Amino acid sequence: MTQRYLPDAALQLMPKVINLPAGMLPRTAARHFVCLTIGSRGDVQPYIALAQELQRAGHTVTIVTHAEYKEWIERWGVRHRTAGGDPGALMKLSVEHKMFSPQFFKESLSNFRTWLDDLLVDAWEQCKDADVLLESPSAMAGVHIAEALNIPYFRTFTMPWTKTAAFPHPFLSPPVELASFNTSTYILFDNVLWSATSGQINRWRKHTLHIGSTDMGHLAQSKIPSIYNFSTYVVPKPLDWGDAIVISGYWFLDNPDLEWAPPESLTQWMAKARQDKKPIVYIGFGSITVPNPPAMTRNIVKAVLRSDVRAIISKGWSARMSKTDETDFVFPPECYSIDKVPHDWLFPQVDAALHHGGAGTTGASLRAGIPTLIKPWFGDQFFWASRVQKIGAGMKVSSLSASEITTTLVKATSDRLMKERAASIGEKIRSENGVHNAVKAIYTYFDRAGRDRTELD
Ligand SMILES: CC(C)[C@@H](C)/C=C/[C@@H](C)[C@H]1CC[C@H]2C3=CC=C4C[C@@H](O[C@@H]5O[C@H](CO)[C@@H](O)[C@H](O)[C@H]5O)CC[C@]4(C)[C@H]3CC[C@]12C
Ligand SMILES: O=c1ccn([C@@H]2O[C@H](COP(=O)(O)OP(=O)(O)O)[C@@H](O)[C@H]2O)c(=O)[nH]1
Repeated sequence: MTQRYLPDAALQLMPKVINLPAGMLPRTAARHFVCLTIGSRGDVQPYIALAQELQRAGHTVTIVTHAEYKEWIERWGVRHRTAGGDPGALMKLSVEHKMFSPQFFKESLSNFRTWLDDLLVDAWEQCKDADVLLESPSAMAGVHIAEALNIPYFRTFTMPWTKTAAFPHPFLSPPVELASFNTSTYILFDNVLWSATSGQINRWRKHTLHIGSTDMGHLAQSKIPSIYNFSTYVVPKPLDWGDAIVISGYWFLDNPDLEWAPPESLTQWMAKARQDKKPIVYIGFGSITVPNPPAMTRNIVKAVLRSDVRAIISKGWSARMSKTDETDFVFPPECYSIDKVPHDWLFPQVDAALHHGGAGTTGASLRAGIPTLIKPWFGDQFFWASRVQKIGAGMKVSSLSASEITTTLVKATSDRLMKERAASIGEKIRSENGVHNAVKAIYTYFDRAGRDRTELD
């Protein structure tokens, strides 16, 4: 007997099903979800994970982002379309100038105006056949495209972007924590970004989307249904966030490079470290550039030897835009140098991780239940460093001097309280299903996400 389902219009009028078994998603009509995002690997990888869950639920998914990620996204069976230009230029801007500092604005206002025009035009071209639009708010175009198409729109991001008194904007993490100050950092951030971009955006709305201009009042950003892909065990949901602002849990993508297999030399090196009863730590700083890679490498090696640990060093920092060639650096046997390694494979096998505090890397080390040591460089990394310190699962590292790294490595591999706390947080994060919760939130707030926000309470 074929099961018959009510048409969508009727389904939307039905009371929300509340007694579904926990792991089950209500069935809805198949839709084309478009995910618009820009930035580093950490801005793209979570969407590949979400796409797997959406496609399992019968939907089609297109990720609109930089061409650099096309081959990787398509290898995961997800459609890709291009927008956003060169991610390296965006990362270089973000690393070299403190986010939203006067220097940042001077640089972006003089060198990124054309980039923004191209982003808006390309995003419209690539998103115009969406049934539902999910956007990293950094991409800026999606909220207007959804309005022009009159389709449901969700903001989905790796860091908190909705106004709250609970903590400051992740890009403006000041030393003070004061409720009114916290709220004002979001108001400041939104107003500064909007005033810098509204001229171009409103011209594009008029000439390309053929809709009228908008302003902060009509955008009503704090009412945009949002889904944040981190964990409430790391960032408890603020009391001043409405129901439609959801913290889903991390959107983990295991074995992200698909065909990767551990080099035998690595597995043998790890077995030897275990045999010698030495703690193994991971040290790597993701997709950022660093001021002086050779000096940093020397300090790290010195600290590893002094703290009598064994270190797997992901020298991504020397592989990107470094001015001096480090290929001639010879690591001692206590260190194993690797370009990149799937964190979901490695982190459960090591005793601590020292990294840059990227949202995804932080999620990966916390999920593994190991002390998370963060040396932040830019953006939200400072926010994640304060979070791991606050939940007792790790520490913020202020400098990469040999002495500070030594102290940090010794503490992380010997402090029982930190190790137990990290293990407990790891257990909680592993019990979550972030992508499932995210799809459930999309279904739950689907109707709200398609409405005029100025009419919402
Ligand atoms: C042209 C305009 C007048 C001018 C104002 C425009 C400027 C743009 C170039 C910048 C405006 C907003 C910036 C960005 C916002 C957010 C971003 C996210 C960031 O990704 C995060 O990287 C973290 C560090 O590793 C990681 O923890 C986290 O998981 C990632 O989400 C990357 C940079 C950016 C896209 C950033 C780029 C510049 C613009 C778009
Ligand atoms: O060698 C590496 C480097 C990165 N990652 C993963 O790639 C993502 C990087 O995202 P993040 O938010 O940390 O930001 P980014 O490093 O791109 O700035 C995270 O899930 C990491 O766990 C990994 O598995 N192995």
